[in-house]
Amino acid sequence: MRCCGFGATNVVEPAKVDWRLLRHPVIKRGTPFLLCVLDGWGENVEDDYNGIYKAQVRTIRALKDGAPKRWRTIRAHGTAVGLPSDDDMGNSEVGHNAMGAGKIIEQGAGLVDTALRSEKLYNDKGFSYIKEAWFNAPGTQHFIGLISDGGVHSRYDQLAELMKGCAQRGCKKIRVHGLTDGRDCAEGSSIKFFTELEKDLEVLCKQGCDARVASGGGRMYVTMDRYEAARNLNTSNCVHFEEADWKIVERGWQAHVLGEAPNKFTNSIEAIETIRKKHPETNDQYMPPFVIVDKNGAPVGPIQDGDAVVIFNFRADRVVELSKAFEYEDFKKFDRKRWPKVKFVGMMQYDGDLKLPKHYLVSPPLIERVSGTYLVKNGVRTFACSETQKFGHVTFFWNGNRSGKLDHNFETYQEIVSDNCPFNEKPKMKAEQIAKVAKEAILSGYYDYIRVNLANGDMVGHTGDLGAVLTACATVDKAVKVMLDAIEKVGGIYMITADHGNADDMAQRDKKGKPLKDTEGNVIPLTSHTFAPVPCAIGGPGLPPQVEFRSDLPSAGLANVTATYMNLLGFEAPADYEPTLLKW
Ligand SMILES: O=C(O)[C@H](O)COP(=O)(O)O
Ligand SMILES: [Mn+2]
Ligand SMILES: [Mn+2]
Repeated sequence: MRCCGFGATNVVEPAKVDWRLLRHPVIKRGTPFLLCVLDGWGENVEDDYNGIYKAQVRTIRALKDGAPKRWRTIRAHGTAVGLPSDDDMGNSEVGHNAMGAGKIIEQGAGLVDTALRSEKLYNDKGFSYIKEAWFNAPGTQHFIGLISDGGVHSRYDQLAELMKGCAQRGCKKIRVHGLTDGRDCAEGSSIKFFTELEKDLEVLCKQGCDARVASGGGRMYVTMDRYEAARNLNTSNCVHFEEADWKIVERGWQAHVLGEAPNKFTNSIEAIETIRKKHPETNDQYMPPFVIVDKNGAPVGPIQDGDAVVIFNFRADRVVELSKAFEYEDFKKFDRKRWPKVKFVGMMQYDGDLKLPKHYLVSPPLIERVSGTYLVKNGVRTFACSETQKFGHVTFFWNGNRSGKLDHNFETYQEIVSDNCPFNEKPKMKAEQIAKVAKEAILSGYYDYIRVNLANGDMVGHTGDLGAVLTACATVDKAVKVMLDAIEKVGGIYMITADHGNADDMAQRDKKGKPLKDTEGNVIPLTSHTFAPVPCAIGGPGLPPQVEFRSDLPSAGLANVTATYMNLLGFEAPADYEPTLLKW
């Protein structure tokens, strides 16, 4: 069976790997072990805008207060997770990659930086492929992606550099289809980024390249859907995604490709300002689609046969669906009306199993010998579960961007289908259901290793709604209690940690840390991740009493988690993994 997913995979393991793991000297193999990732759950200043602190999460708090030597924080951002610098906040992709792989891997953002800096990008096959389009009419070069400095899915400075590089190499016509962010950066910052974009395009125009914004919209409403919902995977050797909110992608197709949207303007600044004024209920994340038109009302940049198209996002999960719409002849998710024959290229290859897209500008990170492969090869029976929004996190990202199971005989993957609404409307999300199936898996006595992700802190955190975040965090706390009680019952071991911060700070702040206020005196919400380190707690009746955190790794990061949980599963970790956090 073919496996479908998102992100680049198809990693060929090195030929001669000794997959055998030595037994841990004091921790017994076969003790049921729970690893719970609290998505978007940082350890941050305890004030009124720390949603976790305000929610009074008693169970999780008790892990810290009750066993200080078995609780610590770890770094979850910047160079600790393979991002270019410590000015980069963490995110789910890089966090789960690090925890699954036990190593710090240079991630997409850095790989693109290097390829641009060295100009290797311009000498590779992907770039030659798009270049072929420029010298025959119409020959327009289109760029589609997220316009911000978030550094999670894309970075505007990379697009600016790339556009410059294209113009210098003979490109005469550029059209940008830009998505407003407000999720990996401040809400309302779209104006700033599009102003910068319009200025850069003007410079290109002066240099003889006709460069303009052609369409746009908010990332959560236009184009960037993610994770097609999966079915239960118990019986299949395949992470299988079936239903997504294709309406989001269809709106993008209509605006970017067909040049159709209810909102038409003559430039992007006018578009964003007018839409935000006319629809005060909207924001950068959910901005309706718009199209830029000329003085006759005709769209300035629909995508035509013979054009070249680059998606400039490096992260895969939210551009796989659009890539399918461009690349697949047989495509039934929505009516494309017109399917232009274009030279289509991703910033990276987003799915290595699907070879999607076929052409790309930069090779994706190579993530070899992940913990999951070692563990299944040593007979560890694994149960991985989350809800749709984070299901790929505990499977695909965890396994080094591999779409399928590592070993059908040793793994069960279960997805709980997420609600389809802004998550401040249903902040409990599916935490209770995840806890219930995890509890069953723990009590079953069948599984050695139960791995879950609770999405609430992150998904509700991104809405900027502090009230909803309180419910989200309290729900997570209850879910953790259900699972810890089950671990207690079976004499097991647990590790509770997180992938990056989010709910731990719900206010934008000045340099001194004081919350910023709008003109009406309301605190301006923070919708993005935070730079906070994340908690890591271990315990459970199965953990020998002398085991605790060592104190000689104060700046350890998420990649150190891997050797640690391999120990908790009763094994020594591979020698080249980042060191364990434990002493015994
Ligand atoms: O895609 C998203 O929702 C955000 O850009 C990042 O959130 P995540 O890294 O937690 O998925
Ligand atoms: Mn996350
Ligand atoms: Mn997030």
